[in-house]
Amino acid sequence: MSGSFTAEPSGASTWPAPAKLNLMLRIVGRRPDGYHELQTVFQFIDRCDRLRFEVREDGLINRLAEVPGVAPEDDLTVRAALRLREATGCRLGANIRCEKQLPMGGGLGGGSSDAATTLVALNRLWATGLDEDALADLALPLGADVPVFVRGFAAWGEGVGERLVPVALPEPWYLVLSPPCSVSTRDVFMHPELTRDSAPATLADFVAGDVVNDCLSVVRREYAPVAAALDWLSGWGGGRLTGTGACVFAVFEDRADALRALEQCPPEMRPFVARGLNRSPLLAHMDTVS
Ligand SMILES: C[C@](O)(CO)[C@H](O)COP(=O)(O)OP(=O)(O)OC[C@H]1O[C@@H](n2ccc(N)nc2=O)[C@H](O)[C@@H]1O
Ligand SMILES: Nc1ncnc2c1ncn2[C@@H]1O[C@H](COP(=O)(O)OP(=O)(O)OP(=O)(O)O)[C@@H](O)[C@H]1O
Repeated sequence: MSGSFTAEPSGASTWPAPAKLNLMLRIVGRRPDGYHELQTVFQFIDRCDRLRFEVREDGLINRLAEVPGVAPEDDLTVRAALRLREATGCRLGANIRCEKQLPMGGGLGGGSSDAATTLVALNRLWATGLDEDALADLALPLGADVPVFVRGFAAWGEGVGERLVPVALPEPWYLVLSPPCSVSTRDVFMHPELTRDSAPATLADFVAGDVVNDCLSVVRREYAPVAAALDWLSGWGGGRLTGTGACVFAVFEDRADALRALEQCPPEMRPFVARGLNRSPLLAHMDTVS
């Protein structure tokens, strides 16, 4: 997959921003600032937004493609670029074109991944030389999911998802359904009936099959299209919610079985099949440009 994200003769280059799945998600507490303490397992999938960067000598950060409903100054790619420039004192700028493939408000972390790819790509293209830890520190204030995309390995995550321990997981095929609704992460975390006091678990519990997502019951109740998608997946071994949704997924050992389920899935659930990856396509791309 990384072969399609190559440097271009014009000096521009195209970089992948992959999606993630939360294979489980427990909410084990709440911090004084209102953010929730989580335990989660992140894995990447080979479904990506594509970001094209062109270095500018004049210092301007220019967004070249609209992201529906997102003003340029709120765009996570622009915010990430400004943050990197401010942190390093770099005087260069960039044209950024984001070709969205990932649904927004889907729990696939598309916006967060776009931000992470911007940090990693511009750190390279501007030669600002920050190491991975420094980039992850810059990433966290942009969003709780941004650090895992900067680090680029499947992980057991704690805190708000910034305390990450790499994990080697099976890399199965997933059938992902993107039901026709957008879920606000903030609204789910604000919901009065959200479970906020789950008992902490361990990676061993997850491996033994404890794949609870504490957001599930609230999201199922509030978003009928998500409930319908989960009901449909119950015929295929059961569905899970990623993050706060709206996307749900089922796990398949064999690609052929995932494709069979895909064929039968109602198109309004916007299904696709993707491969689980323990190493992000962003890191794979970095290998090709170093
Ligand atoms: C649900 C997950 O996707 C799981 O990976 C993430 O925890 C969410 O990460 P994210 O989308 O990057 O979230 P952020 O942009 O940081 O936060 C969006 C909003 O969700 C709430 N929020 C988020 C993460 C968290 N651990 N506790 C929260 O209460 C906060 O109200 C915040 O204002
Ligand atoms: N480049 C961008 N791409 C997508 N969303 C962006 C971008 N920049 C800012 N946003 C904002 O971030 C919000 C969350 O987008 P995102 O696609 O990451 O949702 P999500 O998949 O539910 O994420 P998560 O799993 O991290 O909660 C969007 O609704 C949008 O307002």
